[in-house]
Amino acid sequence: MAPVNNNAQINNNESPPKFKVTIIGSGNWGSVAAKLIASNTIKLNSFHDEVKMWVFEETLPSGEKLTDVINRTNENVKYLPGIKLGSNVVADPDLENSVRDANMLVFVTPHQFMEGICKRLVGKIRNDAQAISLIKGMEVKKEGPCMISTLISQQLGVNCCVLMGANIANEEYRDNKEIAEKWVQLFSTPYFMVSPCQDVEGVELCGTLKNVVAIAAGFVDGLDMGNNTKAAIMRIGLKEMKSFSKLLFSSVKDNTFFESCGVADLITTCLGGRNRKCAEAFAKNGGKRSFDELEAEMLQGQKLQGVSTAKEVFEVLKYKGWLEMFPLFTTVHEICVGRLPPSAIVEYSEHAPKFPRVGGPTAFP
Ligand SMILES: NC(=O)c1ccc[n+]([C@@H]2O[C@H](COP(=O)([O-])OP(=O)(O)OC[C@H]3O[C@@H](n4cnc5c(N)ncnc54)[C@H](O)[C@@H]3O)[C@@H](O)[C@H]2O)c1
Ligand SMILES: O=P(O)(O)OC[C@H](O)CO
Repeated sequence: MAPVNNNAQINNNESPPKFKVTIIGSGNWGSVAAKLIASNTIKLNSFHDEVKMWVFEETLPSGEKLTDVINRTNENVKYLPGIKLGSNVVADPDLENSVRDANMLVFVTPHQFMEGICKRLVGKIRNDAQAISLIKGMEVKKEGPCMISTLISQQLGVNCCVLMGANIANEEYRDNKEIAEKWVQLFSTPYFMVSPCQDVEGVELCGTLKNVVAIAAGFVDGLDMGNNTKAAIMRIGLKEMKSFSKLLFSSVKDNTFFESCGVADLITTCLGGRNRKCAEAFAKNGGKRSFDELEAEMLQGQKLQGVSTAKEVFEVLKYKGWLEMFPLFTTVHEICVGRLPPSAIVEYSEHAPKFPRVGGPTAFP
């Protein structure tokens, strides 16, 4: 046995600083993330037990504030009813206050709100903060598309990783091994597998673009076109996802599309997601009820990402002169804004002769 060194023992007793986590967002996925993380911080010594969760405050039909109800019942009764989050989750309606002490920031809001949230957080976060984004989406700026993780890094001056995947087998992507391990520790549970990888752009684009394909799959369902057609749409969608991602970032790896964040998330979303569900209703109504109306009625406050992403992708395609290379992405947007009927999803040549038919030859590589 090695001799005991008392000095070393004294130093070892000084506990290293603990990581403190704040979750920015408290919707459906934000609440699941809070539950996963809180179950780990309470077990792992290197994290403070308490997990703050920023809540975009709203008043419930009962007249109570959502934050008060979450803190009283330990349940997000609006966005994840029936599930206890863990008594160490503390809801906070004050964005700036919620991040003040945290050095691990988990961003999980609908993507359209992130620009405003980042603006509010400039100068408000700790110098040693690290971030991770669970957000599927992008912003389109004059200078080109900007992924949400890039927006966070640029606006807040932090390193930002991303975590995307099909709900039960997620993967985490980043380039710093040590930080990667910390995030993996924070999210991993026996029922939620997380593994690190380095293709940040590929992973984030998979999560973003599959929402557009899910809208197309929903149209097919709403038109009762059957599984063969839906599979064909998903295949073309996956090809467009890959081509678009690689044209934007030459570093994107083919393998990423076979990971959980790629084909698995695409399948999950096209079979059971909210984008699919609302697009099905849109097609069943012949495009006569808007997505905004259907979202409000069917999702009760939860938000669709696919319709706005289709618009953002369309803007990029138009700007770059790539519209004809991406018939599926283009047609999804044209249908969403009412320029084409839902049936156009399988009738490109009839409505827009320049586009190849589904299943026919495609222009992309
Ligand atoms: N739900 C899932 O299964 C899932 C899975 C993986 C990733 N994601 C991604 O996670 C992100 C968040 O989705 P979600 O499912 O947690 O949210 P959600 O759609 O369930 O809920 C919407 C959230 O937006 C908030 N909100 C409404 N108006 C706002 C405003 N003006 N500013 C800020 N917040 C506002 C609401 O309070 C609510 O918390 C999305 O990018 C989504 O694609 C979702
Ligand atoms: O319900 P959706 O369509 O927003 O998809 C949810 C997730 O992104 C699936 O991983």
